[in-house]
Amino acid sequence: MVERRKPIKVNEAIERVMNYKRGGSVRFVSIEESYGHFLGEDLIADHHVPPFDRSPYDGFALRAKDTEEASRNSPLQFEVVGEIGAGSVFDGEVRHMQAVRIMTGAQIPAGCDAVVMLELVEELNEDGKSSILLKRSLTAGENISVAGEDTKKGDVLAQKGTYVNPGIVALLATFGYKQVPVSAKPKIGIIATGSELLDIDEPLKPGKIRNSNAFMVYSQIIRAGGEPIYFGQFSDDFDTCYEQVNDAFHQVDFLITTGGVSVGDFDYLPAIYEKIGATVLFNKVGMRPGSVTTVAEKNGKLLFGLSGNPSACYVGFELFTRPIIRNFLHSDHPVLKKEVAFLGTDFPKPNPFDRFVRGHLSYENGRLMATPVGLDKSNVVSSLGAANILILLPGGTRGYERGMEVSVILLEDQEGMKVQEFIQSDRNARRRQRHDG
Ligand SMILES: Nc1nc2c(c(=O)[nH]1)N[C@H]1C(S)=C(S)[C@@H](COP(=O)(O)OP(=O)(O)OC[C@H]3O[C@@H](n4cnc5c(N)ncnc54)[C@H](O)[C@@H]3O)O[C@H]1N2
Ligand code: MOO
Repeated sequence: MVERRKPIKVNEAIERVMNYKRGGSVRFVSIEESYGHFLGEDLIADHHVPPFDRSPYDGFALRAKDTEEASRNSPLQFEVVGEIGAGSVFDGEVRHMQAVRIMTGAQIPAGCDAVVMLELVEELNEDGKSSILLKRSLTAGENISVAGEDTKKGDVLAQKGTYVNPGIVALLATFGYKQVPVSAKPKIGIIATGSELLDIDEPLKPGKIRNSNAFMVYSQIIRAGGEPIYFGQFSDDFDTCYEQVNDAFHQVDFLITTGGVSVGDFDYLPAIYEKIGATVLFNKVGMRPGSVTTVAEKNGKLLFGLSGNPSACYVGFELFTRPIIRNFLHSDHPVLKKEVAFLGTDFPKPNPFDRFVRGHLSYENGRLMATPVGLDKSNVVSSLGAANILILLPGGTRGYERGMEVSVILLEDQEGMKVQEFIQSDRNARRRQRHDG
């Protein structure tokens, strides 16, 4: 009789995997290539930003104490002694009742401690001499962006392991990182197993299907921040699979196999783990899909035995492989983010195990709604493309009803909104604010 596997809880499985986390090395990439990497070092400001006091407006820089008596009825006249644009510096010092015409971003001249906007003064030109009439007083520091107001020298701006988004790229450029230290990507091997698998360019044959998992996992690895290495697809033959797994395992940081982890006659992965001397961390998880997900470890290196069923394979990767990839990249937020949303439809299926239902998160009347997409079976591929969330329906219930609050796991948001939805969501927020206030 086939051995009955004992399922462990999903969170317990994540923790077991994370016991074998390990960080990778650091390498350098050009700043143009840095987007989408993870910082390999803390990013620390080595100078103030802005580096000098500067003007946030086009206007006139002057000394606030000279302006004390200025008013609408008795404007004060200031001699304009120079003009500077951004990038230029005024030589010399501005004295009593003098002003310098200054453009946005230019350094505040020595002696000045306030700026008045161009629109607020009257400019005069008499006998080739420029001056301004000021009709109000200014306070010291008015309209000055002081050195370090954005960032102070020594500030930690982003920690090692931070995802490099365009905002981080702006910081890197501000501090002169032509080459950026990034975490080296883990090399993740992929092996697909199954005698039914056809190559991508083969026509269908009786009893055979095309291998979709290898390419799905390949792109999941890229999305997670790893470097995929595809070793190929192999038929259900113990010796061949053993050789391939053993060989690939030595060339990568982590290895993923798909298929062959269940209890069928050709499910050789458990025997392969035994033969290569790997310890199984778990081989059954209390979840659907992906209950057969098996993870084994040898010398601190992990082997992920993901299911052959496409949806089970997908979910197993996102829950267990992704965090280990992010950890290798030194991220301290390695798991996918959870949100709370309202269930968009009834889900009457009873739930002995926790279910991770492929779903779509959208706004409906300004509320976040999580709606299951397509067929909820672990062997389907059709619902994966439309899924931008996994709806977490904890086990041990008789089903869920529309409108119940549920946790959802965000997969990736690249799809955007329709313009009308974008506008409508603001209106709804304003309506709620009026209502609440
Ligand atoms: N007696 C039992 N049978 C099964 C159990 C069980 O507990 N007892 N578990 C079921 C569950 S749940 C799942 S999930 C599957 C897992 O099976 P495997 O991970 O061993 O995968 P295979 O049997 O090799 O394949 C399953 C299914 O997926 C298709 N497949 C495989 N590889 C690919 C690929 N690269 N691309 C696309 N599709 C693939 C394969 O043709 C099968 O249809 O076991 C249940 N059975
Ligand atoms: O591992 Mo299976 O996906 O639970 O259906």
